[in-house]
Amino acid sequence: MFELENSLYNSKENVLNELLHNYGIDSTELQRKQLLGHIELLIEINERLNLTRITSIDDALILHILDSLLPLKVCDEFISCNRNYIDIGTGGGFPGLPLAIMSNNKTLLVDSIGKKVNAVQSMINEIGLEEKVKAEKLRAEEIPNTYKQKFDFVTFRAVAKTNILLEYAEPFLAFQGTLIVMKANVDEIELQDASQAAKIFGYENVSRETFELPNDFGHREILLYKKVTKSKIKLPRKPGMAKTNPFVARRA
Ligand SMILES: C[S@@+](CC[C@H](N)C(=O)[O-])C[C@H]1O[C@@H](n2cnc3c(N)ncnc32)[C@H](O)[C@@H]1O
Repeated sequence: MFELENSLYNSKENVLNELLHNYGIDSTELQRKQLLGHIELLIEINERLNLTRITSIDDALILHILDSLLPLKVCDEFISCNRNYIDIGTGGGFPGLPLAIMSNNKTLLVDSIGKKVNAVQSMINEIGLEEKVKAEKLRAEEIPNTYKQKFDFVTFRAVAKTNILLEYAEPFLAFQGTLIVMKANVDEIELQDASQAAKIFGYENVSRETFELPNDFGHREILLYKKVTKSKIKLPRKPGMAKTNPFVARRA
């Protein structure tokens, strides 16, 4: 049982409950306590280590918790299954830690920056989630053999353009696994590049859903892709190549 002295729980539990309820996201008391525990620890650690620019609790409820949980609205399988999930470029644990709290998936949170990962692992321990969630320093392009084709779900929030994320995710995804891309805005060029990349790397486009966050906090898009066949190109390429030399032709 989660024992963290959680003062936020007393002051914000109702606000969070209503916020999630308004978006049709059901949560238990324990889940709300854990979600708020994450924010409380994040803001405390952020005084020493720069993990987020969002320092107001009310803003964090929307921009970190609600935003992180939007995939639950578009991917029913995520919550109904007990699978392997990885969040790549997790930063302060978003969206991976809130999504782990709301599901039974065995979760791995990775980032290329070690001090962020250490901070996230300390939050996982403090909240008492170490049985199902682990944080690890890992650069997407340096996937160890043990993680190849292991994951049923891969998420990215605010990490790179979608064509690059399709390339990063491919070696991690199991056959029929789902890539969940979370974005503030996606323009037509990004979508066209992503479509081309999806064909090369063996994905099927599943869906594109849009959301408006409350209080004019902005537009959000969630793109889903399913891994359906082998990539035409052997991945991963050398670190940095996906960004500096993407497969999709650049325009003048
Ligand atoms: C803008 S932050 C977003 C953090 C978090 N996903 C969020 O939405 O709050 C991007 C994060 O991706 C990480 N990152 C960037 N490229 C990466 C790569 N190739 N492999 C692993 N992590 C990466 C960075 O270190 C950084 O923490």
